[in-house]
Amino acid sequence: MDGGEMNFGERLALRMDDLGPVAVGIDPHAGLLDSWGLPDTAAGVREFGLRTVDALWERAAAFKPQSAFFERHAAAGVAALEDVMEHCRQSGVPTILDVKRGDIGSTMDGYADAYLSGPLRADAITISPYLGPGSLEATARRAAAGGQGLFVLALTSNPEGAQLQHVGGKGASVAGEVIRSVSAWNQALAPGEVGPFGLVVGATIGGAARELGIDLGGFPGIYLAPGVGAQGASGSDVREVFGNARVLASASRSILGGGPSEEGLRQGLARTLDSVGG
Ligand SMILES: O=C(O)c1cc(=O)[nH]c(=O)n1[C@@H]1O[C@H](COP(=O)(O)O)[C@@H](O)[C@H]1O
Repeated sequence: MDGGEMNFGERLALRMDDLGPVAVGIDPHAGLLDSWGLPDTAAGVREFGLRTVDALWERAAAFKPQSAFFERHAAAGVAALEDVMEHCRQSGVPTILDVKRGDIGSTMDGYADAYLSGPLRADAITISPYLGPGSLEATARRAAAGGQGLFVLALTSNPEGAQLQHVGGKGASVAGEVIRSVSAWNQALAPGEVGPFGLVVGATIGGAARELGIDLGGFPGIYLAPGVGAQGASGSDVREVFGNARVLASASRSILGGGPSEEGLRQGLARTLDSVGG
């Protein structure tokens, strides 16, 4: 299979093997803008994103811009995000746009227009399955047809996630149902070792998967694991939670806090790569 025929998961997996398994979150928090000497404006978040890409494109397996920090600057902030997405594309680094959308099927078509095509188009987006994984299937088909992917929230990194995601308990949890659905999409739409549909499972979840009777090793796709760094998870937590599964660790503040110097940002990414064994 040549590069043009590979699905999103296969392409990302190759990049992770090559560069190490770390996604750099582009999260221009107000506090980070301040420490970088940038204004808390649309121009500030644009500059923050462009500089992050310029500093880290050679070692990042993916960039994960957090839409919230751009949207808080309204229309001008969204225009800034368009520029950052274009800069990521020019750098050749795959993008996971973190928008965490999830709605009825007909509305999901609108979100797919917004984030899988047009100026904000990403290689993959984050998706919430709270309206039922079935409501996301048309979006999944569309992503696969465009060579793109989805990351569906399953066991999130925040402590409050357990209140809903663990409901049902061992062998029958909400999270387990999400994982079964996304596995089935991979098998049906892109059979093979690594499918285009991933799962978000926080590196902070400790023994939760085991306690819920979920075997994370059997998933035919890539895990996106936020929670590394600022939320307290380390590389050994990643190994403990995921074993030998294919996992893309994601960190934002712990890398971005090394800026604004390119050297500081690179050191932050290198430390994260070292800790997760990249
Ligand atoms: O989908 C995500 O990326 C995500 C899922 C999750 O379970 N937990 C989580 O923290 N995230 C996102 O990952 C980033 C974490 O940022 P840091 O804590 O600074 O590394 C934020 O943009 C969160 O919105």
